[in-house]
Amino acid sequence: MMKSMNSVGEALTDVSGIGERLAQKIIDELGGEKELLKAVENLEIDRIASIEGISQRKAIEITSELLGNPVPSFLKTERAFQIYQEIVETISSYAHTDYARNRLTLLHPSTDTDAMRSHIEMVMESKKMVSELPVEDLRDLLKKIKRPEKARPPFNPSRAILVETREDYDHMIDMGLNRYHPVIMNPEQGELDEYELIIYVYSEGMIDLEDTFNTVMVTADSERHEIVPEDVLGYFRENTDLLRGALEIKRILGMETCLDEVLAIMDELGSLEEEEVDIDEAVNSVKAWADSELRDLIKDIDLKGEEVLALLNQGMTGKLERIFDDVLKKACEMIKRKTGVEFDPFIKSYPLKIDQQELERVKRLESASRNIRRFERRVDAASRLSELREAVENEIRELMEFDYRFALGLFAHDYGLVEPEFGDEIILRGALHLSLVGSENPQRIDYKLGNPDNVVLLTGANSGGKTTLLETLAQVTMMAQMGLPVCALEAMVRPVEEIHFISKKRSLDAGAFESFIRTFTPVTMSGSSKLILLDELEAITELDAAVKIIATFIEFIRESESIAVIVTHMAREILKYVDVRVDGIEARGLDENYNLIVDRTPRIDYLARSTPELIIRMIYEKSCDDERMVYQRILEKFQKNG
Ligand SMILES: Nc1ncnc2c1ncn2[C@@H]1O[C@H](COP(=O)(O)OP(=O)(O)OP(=O)(O)O)[C@@H](O)[C@H]1O
Repeated sequence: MMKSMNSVGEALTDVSGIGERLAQKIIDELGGEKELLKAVENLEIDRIASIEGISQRKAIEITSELLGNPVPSFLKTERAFQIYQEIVETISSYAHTDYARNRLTLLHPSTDTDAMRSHIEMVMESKKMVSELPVEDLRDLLKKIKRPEKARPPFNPSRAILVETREDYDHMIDMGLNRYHPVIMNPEQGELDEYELIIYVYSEGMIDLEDTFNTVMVTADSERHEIVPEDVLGYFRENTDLLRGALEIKRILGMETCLDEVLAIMDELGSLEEEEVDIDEAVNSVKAWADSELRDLIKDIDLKGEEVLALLNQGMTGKLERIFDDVLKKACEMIKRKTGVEFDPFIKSYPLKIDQQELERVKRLESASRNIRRFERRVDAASRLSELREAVENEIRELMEFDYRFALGLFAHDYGLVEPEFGDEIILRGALHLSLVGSENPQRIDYKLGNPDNVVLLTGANSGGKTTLLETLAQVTMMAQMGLPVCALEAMVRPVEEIHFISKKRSLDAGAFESFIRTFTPVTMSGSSKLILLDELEAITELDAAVKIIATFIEFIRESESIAVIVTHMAREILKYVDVRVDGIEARGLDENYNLIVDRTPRIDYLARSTPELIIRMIYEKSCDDERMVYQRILEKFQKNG
C-alpha cells in the first residue's frame, strides 16, 4: 500500500540518515510529493539515486519505505550486506526490463514466514514455467519492453482552434490545447482563410462560417482527442515498435490482449492516409496530351469553301467545335481519374489555356476537404485508441511484472534451486555456493546445525572451503528469507532476525580491535535470533587473548536464540575454556596434479588439522625453480617436527 500524500515527508525521515531537510530536498528535486510517489510506484530507483547525497542503497530504502515495505535491519555487517548484494546482482542479470531489475533490488530478507513461503512458491512455479517456454525468443523480445514514451506533437500553426466565448477559450487553455494550435476567439476578416483547417469548437453556433470551406465543427464539451487527435495518435505512433513486440510476447504466452486491436486501428489509419495529389501536375500533363491531340486532329480537317468562310465569320466551325468538345471531355475525364476531382480548368483555344483562377479555387477546395477527411479519420482512430490506452499501459506493466517472474524462474532454473523447508535447525543436503555453480569441480556439501548445537567451531585444511561454507550458510539463509528457493538438493532453514558475518578480510587498523569488541559484544547476548558467522576471529589480536575472547563469546551465544559457526585454527585452545562441538574439513593429500584432495563436507565432531604443509607442497610442485628453494626449506622444517 502506498503511503498517503501528507505523510510522504514523514515517511522519508523514517529512513535512517534522512533528516527533514534532506527529505524536503528529495521531494523538491523530484517535482513534488505526487511526482515522488509516482517515481516510487514505477520503481524508478535510479531517478531517486540521481539526487545529490542519495546513494543507490538509500534510494532502495526510500522506495521500500514509501511502498510501505521498509527494508528490515537484517544484514548487520558489511560482509553480510555484500553477500546479499551478490545474490541480488546474480538474479538481476536475468532481468530484461528496468522495472524487473528494480523490483529484484527491492527483494529483502524478511521474518514473515508466510510471505517467504508464498514468494518461494511463485518462484518455483516460474522455474517450471521457463522450462516450457521458448526462452531465447522471449529474452530478445523482453529486452525491448519499457515504459511507453510520452509523445508531444510539435506546435502546428497551420491549424487553428476557433472558439466563441471567453469561457471556451479558457477551457482550451486549461486543457493545454494552445500547445498544439493557435486558439482564436474573435477572428478578423479573412484571418480564417489563412489556415488549412479550422477546428471550430462551438457552443452556440454564433460565428457564421458559411464562406469558409476549411472548417470542422466539434462541440465545446468534446474530449481533448476530439479536438487534437494528434496527442493520442502521437503516443501510439511513438510506441508502435514497443506494442508490436509486446503483442508477440503476449501471443507466445497465450495471454489475452487488446494490442492486436490497437495495431489494426493504426494500420488502418496508415492505409487510409491519402497521398497528396498534385493537381498542377495532373492539369499540365493532360494539357500536353490535349494539345497534341488537337494538333493531330486539326491537321487532318478537310475544310470546304463555305466552312472556311464560316470560320472567318464566326470564329469556329461546327466540325472544329466538335473536335474541341471531344478532346476537352476526354481531358476532363483524365483529370478526374488522376485527381479524383471533377472540374474543367481549360479555356478553349489552341494551344489550350489554363483558367488559373479556377485551378486555384479547386486546389484550395480540394486540400481543405482532404484535410477535413483526414481530421475526421484521425479523430475516429484517436477515440477508439484513447479508450484502449489504459488497457495498453496495464498490459505493458503486466509484461514487466512477467519479466520479474521470468527472471526469477530463469535464475532458479539455471542454478537448480529447490524449495527450502523452515524449521528450528539448519540442515543442508547437497548445498552449493552460488559462485561454484557451473565451475569445474563443485562439491556439494551436507551440513547440519542448530539443534542441539547452536554454536560450532569449524576447523580444517587451508583452502579446504571453510569460508565458502560460511558464505553458503549465509546465502541459503538469506535467500530463503528473501522468499527464494535455495542452492541445494534439500534444505531446512531456521529463520533468524539478523545475520552477522565477520570476515577475516576486515580491516584491522588502529582502534579496530576495540571498536570490534564494543560492537560485537551485544550481538553475542540473547535477544533477537541471529545467524552469526565468524571467519578466523583470532586475527583480531594476539592468539592467546583471542582464544579467551572467542571462548567467552561462545558461552553467551550458546544461551541465546542464535546460531553461530566460528571458523578457527585455534579449536584445541578454545576447547580448554568451553565445551563446544567442533567440525572439520580434512585434506587427505595432493592428487597427481598436485591439487588438494579434500572432502568439502565437514565431518561432525571432528577436529581437523589445518595441514598448511599440503598447501606449501602444492605451491612447491607448481612453482618455478627460484622460489622452490624457499618452499623446500619450509617443507624440511615440517618434516623435522613431524
Ligand atoms: N564445495 C566446493 N567445491 C569446489 N570448490 C570449493 C568448494 N568450497 C571451496 N572451494 C574452493 O576452494 C578454494 C578455497 O576455499 P575457501 O577460501 O573457502 O577455503 P578456506 O578453508 O576458507 O581457506 P583458508 O583457511 O586458507 O582461508 C576456493 O577456490 C574455493 O572456490
